[in-house]
Amino acid sequence: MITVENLRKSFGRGTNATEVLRDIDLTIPDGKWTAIVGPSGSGKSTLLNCLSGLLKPDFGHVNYDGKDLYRLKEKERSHFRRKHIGFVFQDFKLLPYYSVIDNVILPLLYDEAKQKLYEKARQILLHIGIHEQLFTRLPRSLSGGEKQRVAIARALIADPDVLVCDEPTGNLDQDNRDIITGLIDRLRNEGKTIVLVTHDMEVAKKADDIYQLTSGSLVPYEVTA
Ligand SMILES: Nc1ncnc2c1ncn2[C@@H]1O[C@H](COP(=O)(O)OP(=O)(O)OP(=O)(O)O)[C@@H](O)[C@H]1O
Repeated sequence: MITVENLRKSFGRGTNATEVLRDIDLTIPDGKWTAIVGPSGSGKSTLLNCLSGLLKPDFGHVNYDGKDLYRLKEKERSHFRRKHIGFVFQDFKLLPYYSVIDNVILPLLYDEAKQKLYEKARQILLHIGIHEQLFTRLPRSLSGGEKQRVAIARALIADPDVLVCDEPTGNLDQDNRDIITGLIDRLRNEGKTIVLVTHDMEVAKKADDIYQLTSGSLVPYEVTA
């Protein structure tokens, strides 16, 4: 379980400081899909970054099964992140001169034997519907939906418990949006904890819990029929 307690984050200093997150409390249950919606600039990415150990909050705690992420030394936190948290971005962030399969193994390249990693990557790519013929292609020759599936495979290479997704369907057309949403749904059903930020209510509605971020505060979002 992930718990966020009294989390606050501002950017800038003194009179120029902008408070983006104020006293955020959130509980993310294991194996569930939690969606966070909110207008542009409301702090959704900032919250995800704090939640996944990438951005230290000014105040408050982020606990993974009781372990306070920001009490860990930087090296330990980075190790914890690589092992437990997979991150998926709106713009995929695939390396353009690396093949599909080399992009997928990248997070563990220095941790495990390459042959073993290739086999792991192969299994994951096939599992999420990327055909073997695409493994040696460069990202630029893939469709948006395929690129996002490769990015998800890369996020899964270390078999993390938690998949954090920042607008994963934001750059996709409706068909690809539905494919990626279906894939995330399947990963949740297979036991992953999903934390996903989106402005698309059709995507958010698939989640178990939805929260809305407005003016720095997070409140449960009630879906009306
Ligand atoms: N490193 C930074 N330095 C200064 N201000 C920042 C920084 N990162 C974010 N902000 C500001 O914090 C606010 C929230 O940004 P954030 O990217 O978290 O919002 P968002 O809800 O994810 O927006 P969008 O939906 O447009 O991606 C914005 O006003 C942004 O300009």
